Amino acid sequence: MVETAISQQTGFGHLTDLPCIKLQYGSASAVISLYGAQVLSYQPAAENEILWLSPKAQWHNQQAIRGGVPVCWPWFGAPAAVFNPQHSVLANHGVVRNRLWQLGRQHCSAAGVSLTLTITVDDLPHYQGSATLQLCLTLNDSLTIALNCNSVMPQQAALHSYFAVDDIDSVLIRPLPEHYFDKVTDQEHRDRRCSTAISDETDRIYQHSANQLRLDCGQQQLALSQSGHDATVVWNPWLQKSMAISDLPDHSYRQFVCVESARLGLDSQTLTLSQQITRL
Ligand SMILES: O=P(O)(O)OC[C@H]1O[C@@H](O)[C@H](O)[C@@H](O)[C@@H]1O
Repeated sequence: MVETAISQQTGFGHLTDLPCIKLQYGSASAVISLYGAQVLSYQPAAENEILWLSPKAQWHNQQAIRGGVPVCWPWFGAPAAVFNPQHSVLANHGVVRNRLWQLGRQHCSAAGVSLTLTITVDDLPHYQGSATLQLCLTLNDSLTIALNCNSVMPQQAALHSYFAVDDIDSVLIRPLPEHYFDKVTDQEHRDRRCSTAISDETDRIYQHSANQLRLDCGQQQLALSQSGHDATVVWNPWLQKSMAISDLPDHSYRQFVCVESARLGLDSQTLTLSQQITRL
């Protein structure tokens, strides 16, 4: 019989006063912060961390936590015009990375341990009503992160996962579409190899990406299953950009890669988006 548990804990790593919940399923565990509904740790086995958290991450003063799996919603990156009718100064990646979420349903069974966090947002510049967002985390032989919103409105979202890697030189992500939009050069590009190794600043949007990806992180390989997405974003800031980002140590870009399951369409609709992480 597999042992399961859900417990509250204060603090994770150097973020000693952060309210968190820990899930356990046999020897697998996950930790999620109520601030941002951000998964900070996923260990399929003891001492085997899959995610990367910046040693300079902060959560006070409205700052989004750098690392783990940030939830970007209802816009991705800088807001498109539809999200910003007043032309205000709005935060990158939406409004829920730096708010406290509420604890919802918790369930433990032999099939898995699951937890739902919810947040209701009534101050969106582009939407008059209030919208409730749910994040459901399920831990068993994989970790599944599912984001859902039933309001019909323009809404983008991303599960912006930071994966720990042995060294950035050992990273390979495949399969990826041939065509991508490069945010570094602001141009469309084509790469017939259908995989990505990282050797410079990388900020790419791959539209119509597959449901199943494989991420080689060095010693470790992961299967990433995504659904509800219309794009996968691959991000690594490399040295210059890391030096400009206050909560990233200069050389930490070698230790992680972001592979983000994203829904970037601007049409008005409900949202269901998920990413499942499985160690191979
Ligand atoms: O610093 P932030 O707001 O967490 O964003 C980090 C990066 O997130 C990525 O998803 C974007 O594609 C990048 O353009 C961005 O720089």
